[in-house]
Amino acid sequence: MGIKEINVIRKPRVYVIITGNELVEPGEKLEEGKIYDANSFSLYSALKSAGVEEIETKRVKDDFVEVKKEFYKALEFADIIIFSGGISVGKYDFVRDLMKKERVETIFYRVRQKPGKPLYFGKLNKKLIFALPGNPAAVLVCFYEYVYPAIRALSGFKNIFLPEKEFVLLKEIRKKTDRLWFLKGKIKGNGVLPLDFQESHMLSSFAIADCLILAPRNRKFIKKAEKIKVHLLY
Ligand SMILES: Nc1nc2c(c(=O)[nH]1)N[C@H]1C(S)=C(S)[C@@H](COP(=O)(O)OP(=O)(O)OC[C@H]3O[C@@H](n4cnc5c(N)ncnc54)[C@H](O)[C@@H]3O)O[C@H]1N2
Ligand code: MOO
Repeated sequence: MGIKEINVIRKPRVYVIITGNELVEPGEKLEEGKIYDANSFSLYSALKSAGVEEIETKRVKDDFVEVKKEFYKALEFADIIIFSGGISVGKYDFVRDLMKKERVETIFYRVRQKPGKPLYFGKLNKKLIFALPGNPAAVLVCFYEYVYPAIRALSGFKNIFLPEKEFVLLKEIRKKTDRLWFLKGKIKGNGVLPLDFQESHMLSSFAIADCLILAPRNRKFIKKAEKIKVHLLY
């Protein structure tokens, strides 16, 4: 056809800033009050499987100046910046203050969902900034429901969200809050089973889940055998 040049879309570059004084590299000695960093690794592999090739991950202390320095580096490098932790209302949660001081445009902060209620999304020039609540399962739920679609959109895809389907619920769901719940689930034929270990700090259910079950906001009890929406993770 004689075409010499075509336009292509560059995949987004992503900079991940992991905050937390308590975090320790896996393999090192775990002292009292410390925990192993899980989110660096879960986010890195989730980003890779979403097709992102250029990823920088940095771990920083809960120190305003340190977090700010890393944010400036991220602005130089990335199209999408992801913070993990430090977005709630604790004494060492600096990310929101930083966003305000740097005049990042807040698109939304806090979502009526579980896990991941303190999720933040903002924009600065053309950069997209997500601050994911630090609990490991909240990080992954927010990644798949919010960051993944942004990556797909910037990568040029038209269908950007996780595929949605309906399945028959294989076990009742009892909710304590009226928030929308994302539950880790396993598909079995035309049914879906909500897995054990659903708390925000628990990752083991994610290791075997193949979908997120959407337990709606206005329902506290959902009966076995009811139809329910799921988002597929494969
Ligand atoms: N007054 C309120 N307090 C809290 C609320 C609220 O709405 N009002 N929401 C709670 C919810 S829900 C979550 S989730 C957390 C999110 O807080 P942060 O984003 O500031 O996260 P951190 O406090 O830094 O961490 C939370 C938890 O997760 C552990 N963590 C953090 N990073 C990692 C990592 N890289 N690997 C493994 N584990 C990690 C951290 O040690 C904490 O235990 O806010 C609640 N509070
Ligand atoms: O997001 Mo928090 O993890 O709802 O517990």
